[in-house]
Amino acid sequence: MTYQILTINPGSTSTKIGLYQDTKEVFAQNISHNTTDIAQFFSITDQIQFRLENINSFLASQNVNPSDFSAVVGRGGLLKPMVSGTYQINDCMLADLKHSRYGAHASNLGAILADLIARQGGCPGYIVDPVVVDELAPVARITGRPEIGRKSIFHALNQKAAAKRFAKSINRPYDSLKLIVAHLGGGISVGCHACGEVLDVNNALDGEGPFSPERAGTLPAGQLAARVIAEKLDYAAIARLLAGQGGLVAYLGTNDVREVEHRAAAGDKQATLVYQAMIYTIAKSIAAAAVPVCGQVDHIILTGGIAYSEQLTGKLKEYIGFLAPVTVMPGENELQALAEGAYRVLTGEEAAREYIA
Ligand SMILES: Nc1ncnc2c1ncn2[C@@H]1O[C@H](COP(=O)(O)OP(=O)(O)O)[C@@H](O)[C@H]1O
Ligand SMILES: CCCC(=O)OP(=O)(O)O
Repeated sequence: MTYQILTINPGSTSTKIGLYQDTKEVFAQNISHNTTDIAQFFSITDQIQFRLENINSFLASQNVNPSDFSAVVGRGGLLKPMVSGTYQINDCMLADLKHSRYGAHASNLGAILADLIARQGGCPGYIVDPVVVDELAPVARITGRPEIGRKSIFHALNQKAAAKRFAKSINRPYDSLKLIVAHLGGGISVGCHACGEVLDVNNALDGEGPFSPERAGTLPAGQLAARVIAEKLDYAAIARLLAGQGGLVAYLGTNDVREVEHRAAAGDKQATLVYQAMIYTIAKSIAAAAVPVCGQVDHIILTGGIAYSEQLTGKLKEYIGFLAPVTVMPGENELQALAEGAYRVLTGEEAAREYIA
């Protein structure tokens, strides 16, 4: 029997979808949403119908019908912290996402859209390795203030998939390796993987870690507090400052690293300085990620869209090459990883986990 699996990965400016026969790609499509399209919606959940119509019209153009699907699987969003795995979409998961109970991010739409299409097709809906996979070591949870604990919010799907792909390529079990995985995209997360768990990782969404094309990363807390008070910023304004309007967007007005490289090559000194600073903060985060394993790192993996830049990966290797060998795995294989997660459940290799609010 061949399973037909539809995968959905909603990003802030795109909805990526893929159709898989078992784990083999039939097609993958990146539906881009321009800023004007997205700007008409007040909240992430206001975009549900718009994104659903985009997906349905693309599927119709390919003569694909929801009744063809064995399962629909979406990228998992901001939910209660959970262990890595494939989760059946259920009502309490959908309620938490629709009410943004744990925060708002485009990935929240993954389960909602997967559920709507799975209902049309009469098949199960799943999420895999959502952004809230939490395997932090106890010491990694403590900050300097007892009322503020650290949170694990990161590119779990791509980090796990890249780490497992790398392990397979060297014929080693994933859980036998000590790896640092840096997902370098619109947001950046750097995780330390050991014994098959991500012992420490920066919260890629909420003002922690390196700055990125659109995230502020770690900011001096006192100065941030002073600005919030001086400018009377509400929570939504602070969240925008940290994610969406931070990093390269704040300094240079673009989230496109290719454009920054072109400007730098054309002699733009500010673009050069800010770009080099971003690389420097990524390198510092990678070096810090060696601490949970006392520096005994087997390998460093650079992945995500920015890892296509040889300029960036070359400079990173100069900074952190002393730690361990570096492998560049550019782009992300999130659609493939989603299909594989659903396939493991459909074939009975793994049981679907239940989300409990
Ligand atoms: N060939 C390339 N060289 C440098 N940067 C690139 C290249 N291709 C994409 N990027 C950058 O990658 C970033 C998006 O990465 P991606 O992993 O798709 O993001 P996200 O984490 O939001 O899914 C953008 O800043 C984009 O400019
Ligand atoms: C929410 C953490 C993962 C993340 O930052 O994803 P994007 O880079 O796709 O926004």
